[in-house]
Amino acid sequence: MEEKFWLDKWERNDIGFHEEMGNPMLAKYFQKLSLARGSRLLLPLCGKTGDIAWLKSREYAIAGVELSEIAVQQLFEALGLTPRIKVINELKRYSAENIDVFVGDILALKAQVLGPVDAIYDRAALVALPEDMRSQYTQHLMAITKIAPQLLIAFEYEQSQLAGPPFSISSEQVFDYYLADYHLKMLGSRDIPGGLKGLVPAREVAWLLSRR
Ligand SMILES: C[S@@+](CC[C@H](N)C(=O)[O-])C[C@H]1O[C@@H](n2cnc3c(N)ncnc32)[C@H](O)[C@@H]1O
Repeated sequence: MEEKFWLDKWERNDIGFHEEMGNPMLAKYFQKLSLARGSRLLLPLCGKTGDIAWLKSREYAIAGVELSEIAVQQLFEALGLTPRIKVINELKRYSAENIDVFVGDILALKAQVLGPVDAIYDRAALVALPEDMRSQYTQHLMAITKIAPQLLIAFEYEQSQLAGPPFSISSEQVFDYYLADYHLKMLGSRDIPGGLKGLVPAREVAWLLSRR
C-alpha cells in the first residue's frame, strides 16, 4: 500500500478498522505475554486504537508507530494528553508520560530511536500490508525489538472474495514470516460478527510469538 492510500483514508475519516473500545482479543490474551507492570509495548501501525487507553490504564508504557499525524493527534486528544513533539530525522515523536508515538513509516524507525521494548502487540498491522511488503516489515520489526515477544492478531478469510487491506494471513504465512525466530502458538480465534466489512465470512486469530 502506498503511504498516500492511508493518509487519504485518515483525511476522509474512512477508518472502519478503528475500534474505539479496543480489541476483545487483547483483553482475552494479553496475560499470555506474562509482562511485568510498567513493561513497554510496541504497537506497530497503531492508528488511534482504543487498545492504547486499555494498556495505559493498566500501567503499561506504550511505543507506537503510525504514518498519519491526524491519527496521532486524535489519539492524544482521546487520551486527554498534551504531547511534546520532536522531529527526529524523517519521523516526528509525540510523547507524554509513558507514551511515545512516532509519526512516519515504520521502516524509517531505528532501534536507537525506538528504545527498548519488552513486547509487541500487532493488531491489524501485518494484515494491513500487501504481500510484497510483509517480509521487510516482519524482519524490520524483529530487528528493532531484538525479537521481542508478540501478541499478533490477524484475519483469515478467502482472499479471492475481497481485495485487501486487511489481507488474509494464513497459519502457513505466519509460519513463513516468523517460525525461524519465534515459537508460535495459536491462542484462539473468533468469527467476525457479520463478516469482514459485512461482506465475507472471516475470523480473527490470536497468536503468541515467543523468542526461540
Ligand atoms: C488497518 S489500520 C490498523 C490501526 C490499528 N492497529 C488499529 O488496530 O486500529 C493500519 C494503520 O497502519 C498505518 N500504516 C500503514 N502503513 C504504515 C507504515 N509503513 N508505517 C506506519 N504506519 C503505517 C495506517 O495509517 C493505518 O492507521
